[in-house]
Amino acid sequence: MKVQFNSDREFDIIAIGRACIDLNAVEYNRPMEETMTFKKYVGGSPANIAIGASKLGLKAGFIGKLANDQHGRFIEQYMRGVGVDTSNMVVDTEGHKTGLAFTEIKSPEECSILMYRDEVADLYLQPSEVEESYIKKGKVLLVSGTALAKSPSREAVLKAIHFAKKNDVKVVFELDYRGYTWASPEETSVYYSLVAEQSDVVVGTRDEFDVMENVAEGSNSETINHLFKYSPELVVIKHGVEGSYAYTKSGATYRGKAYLTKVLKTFGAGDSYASAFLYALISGKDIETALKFGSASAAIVVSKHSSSEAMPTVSEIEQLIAVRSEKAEQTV
Ligand SMILES: Nc1ncnc2c1ncn2[C@@H]1O[C@H](COP(=O)(O)OP(=O)(O)O)[C@@H](O)[C@H]1O
Ligand SMILES: O=C(O)C[C@@H](O)[C@H](O)C(=O)COP(=O)(O)O
Repeated sequence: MKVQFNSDREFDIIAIGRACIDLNAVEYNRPMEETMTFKKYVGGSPANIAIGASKLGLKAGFIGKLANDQHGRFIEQYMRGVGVDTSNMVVDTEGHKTGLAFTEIKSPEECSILMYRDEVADLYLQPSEVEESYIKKGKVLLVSGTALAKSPSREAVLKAIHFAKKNDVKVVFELDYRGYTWASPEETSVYYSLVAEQSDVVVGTRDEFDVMENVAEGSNSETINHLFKYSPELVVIKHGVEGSYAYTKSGATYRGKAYLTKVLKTFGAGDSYASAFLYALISGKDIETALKFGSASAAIVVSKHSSSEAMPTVSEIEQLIAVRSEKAEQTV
């Protein structure tokens, strides 16, 4: 089964939310207290997805707010350099800072992220800085859940969704839950539900859907029964290395298996998965193929040091899928 997108749009995907900095431990397999060197990359889930999509050949754009400092300029230059349209990335004038994510790689399975996100520029995006004329050029508006955590970014995103729906742009909601950004679980649940119910496609981990529902151990069937009463036509629920499921409103279920790989770190899986899954859908491939693209891209990125720079090309993904389909036992 395929998802239909408008064909007459300049941009395949326009992402809205944070573009930040990842500082990934260079000496890994140890706690961060013992890490002396960090390598700088562009980060932030929606920025990673836009970069991944652009590297796959999609025309990607970005709406967000950058700090007026060296980090902000680095982010803009890097994203432009990989082909992302940065014309709607605005520069903060009030002294807000770039969000930083320090990553700890204790072992391939035990990774964590220490975020510095007080007064970050991305959460100060104003509704007046979101242009309808830009959003209507897209096939897809990709919304990151973290951008809903605080005003005025929250209202800016809600306005972007309004423009998208008005102009027949598909809304893809990546739940992208980062707990420390939110005031309370109840608040997260309210805004996640509001946006998920208005979206065409919702993507998240099982844990993130639990946050949306404000439940301890929810079930995929309850999640889809609820969401399919509203706008979503496709819901993707990820279960880490156990793989993922795609559910359609028409009643189909597809399972995506993870590809085993030599894991360096686990972060970056979700963003690489999202960019390749969306690339495949927007390129007219069916949902089963899109799940393979997402899983293969994630397998490539978890075996590398970064989330953004490690985003693969289409031929790398196709090669991995081809090799593994000859050795079917190498999926889990
Ligand atoms: N250790 C791993 N090895 C290979 N693939 C992985 C691994 N962890 C996750 N993946 C792939 O990445 C996808 C998304 O991972 P998941 O952990 O569910 O998302 P997130 O990174 O958003 O928490 C999974 O469905 C799977 O295909
Ligand atoms: O999203 C962030 O702010 C941090 C990311 O840049 C970082 O690379 C990361 O955590 C990605 O992990 P994912 O969400 O599992 O893809």
